[in-house]
Amino acid sequence: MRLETKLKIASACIIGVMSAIAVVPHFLNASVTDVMTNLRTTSARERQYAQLLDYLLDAETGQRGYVITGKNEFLQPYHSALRALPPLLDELRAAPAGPPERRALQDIVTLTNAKIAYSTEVVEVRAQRGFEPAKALIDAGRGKSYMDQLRVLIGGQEAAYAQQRAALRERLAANSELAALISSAATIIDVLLLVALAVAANRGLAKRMKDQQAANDVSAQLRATAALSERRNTQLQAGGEMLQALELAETLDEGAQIVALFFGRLLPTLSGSMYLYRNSRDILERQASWGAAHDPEVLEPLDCWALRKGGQHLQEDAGALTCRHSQQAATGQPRMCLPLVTQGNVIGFITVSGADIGAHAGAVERAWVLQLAEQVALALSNVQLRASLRHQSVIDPLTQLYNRRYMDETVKRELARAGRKGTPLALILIDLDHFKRVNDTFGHEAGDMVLRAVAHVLQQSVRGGDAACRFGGEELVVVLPECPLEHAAERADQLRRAIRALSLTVAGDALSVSASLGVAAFPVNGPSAEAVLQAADAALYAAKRGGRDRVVVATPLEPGDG
Ligand SMILES: Nc1nc2c(ncn2[C@@H]2O[C@H](COP(=O)(O)OP(=O)(O)OP(=O)(O)O)[C@@H](O)[C@H]2O)c(=O)[nH]1
Repeated sequence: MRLETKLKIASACIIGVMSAIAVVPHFLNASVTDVMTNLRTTSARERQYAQLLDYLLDAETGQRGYVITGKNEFLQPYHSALRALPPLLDELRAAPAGPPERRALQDIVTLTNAKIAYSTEVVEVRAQRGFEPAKALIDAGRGKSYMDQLRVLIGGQEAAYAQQRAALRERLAANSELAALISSAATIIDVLLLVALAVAANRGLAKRMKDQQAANDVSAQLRATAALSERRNTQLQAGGEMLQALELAETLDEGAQIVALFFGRLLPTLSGSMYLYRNSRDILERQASWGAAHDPEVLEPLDCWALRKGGQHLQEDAGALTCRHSQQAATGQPRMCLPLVTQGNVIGFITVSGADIGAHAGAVERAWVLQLAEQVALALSNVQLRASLRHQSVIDPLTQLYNRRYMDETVKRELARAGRKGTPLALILIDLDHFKRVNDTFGHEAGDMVLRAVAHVLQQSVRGGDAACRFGGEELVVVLPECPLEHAAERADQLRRAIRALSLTVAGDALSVSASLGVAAFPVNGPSAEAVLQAADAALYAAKRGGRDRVVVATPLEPGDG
């Protein structure tokens, strides 16, 4: 049964009982009034019978006093009684309680009349004939006989009314008891019903509050889930954008910038940094930071427990193992470090800190960071792979200078730009002197070593925008954008001197190296890459012919040449 139904039934019962309580006194009052009326009537009748007897006795007394004394004043109560008796008898006869009283009253009236007649006779005899005849009449006992019978009859009626009065009193007492009983019972029932009603209402209220609380909880959970789902969608979208951007990154530096940018959006409540191993793999460098991170710039692999364990490491409280780099950052908040692993190879790690990754509530956030770390590791490893492939495709493995293909592309590109901008572009062609002799004397490996040493000189000497390339064999080229012929000549001589200054030894034997250099420039030595290269090559040839270890600058074309 539903609570509302129970409450309605209980309320109806209470109203019923209350109504009964309200009606019962009415009936009880009517009954009591009836009893009281009866009592009053009964008492009045009793008094009337007593009065009747009193009048008869008064008449008897007056009559006797007169007989004895002969004095008229003794007859006063006698006459009063004789006057009062008829109306009293009429009253008594007017309302008999029933047939027995009616019959008794007939006898009483008859006897009273007989007694009055007898007394009148005695009084008359005394008045007319004197004391003795009157005394003889009294002694005959007729008057006494009447009185005795009247006493019995009147006493009987008085006793009957006394009995009736006692019965009425008992009824009155019984009615009162009944009223008290009903009232007590009704009160108890009412109290019980009220208690039941209160308990039911209380239970109902508690249940309703519980239901309401449960509904509130469900609603809050739904809201939280909806918010989480919305946030996840945004994060997944941003995560997708980040991976797309990482796909386009050409270098690890670019990749790191992308990670820093997107992690700030993907983990808005967390701060953190991304570290990657240096090529030497002895040190990790901070490549990206987001939020309010204060992580150190470089650290060693042993500074991070995640790197030591090869798995994620969570520092929630003071009892947890604390990474050394985390002690330096000292955020005082939960921190998680995750190695960036791709194909079983750890390329670095990510460290994040913030209240949101702590304890149970942070499980979802930690899972999300873990997922991001896995994706970032894979994407960065692709960036590394692409960068490495790209490096391999443009870098000469022996000298680590750009290769011929890169040089061709660079010269073509820079020449087009120089043509557009009206700026010069210089080329320095370098050929080692008597290199065959080095190979022949010290071996091919020594020749390689010399090539690497000279390449190193070039790498150290060129400016940011310049490109040092291996043209082929022992021939090297430096491409100098926006460099006029005269400056290139100066740079070439610096290079020559630096190469000459190399002190190399092979198996303890000193090895002197020199180079011949030819310098040409766009547009003074030709309108195209081929023309400028040819001019530089011709200048180099001239340097060789001129005795080597020298710089020859191509002669600028005269107007009309070429
Ligand atoms: N070790 C080594 N030798 C190379 C490499 N590429 C080219 N050579 C050698 O460089 C030498 C070039 O010799 P040549 O062209 O005769 O010129 P050169 O001996 O330097 O004489 P000049 O140029 O006239 O001063 C050859 O013996 C090539 O084998 C290389 O990658 N390593």
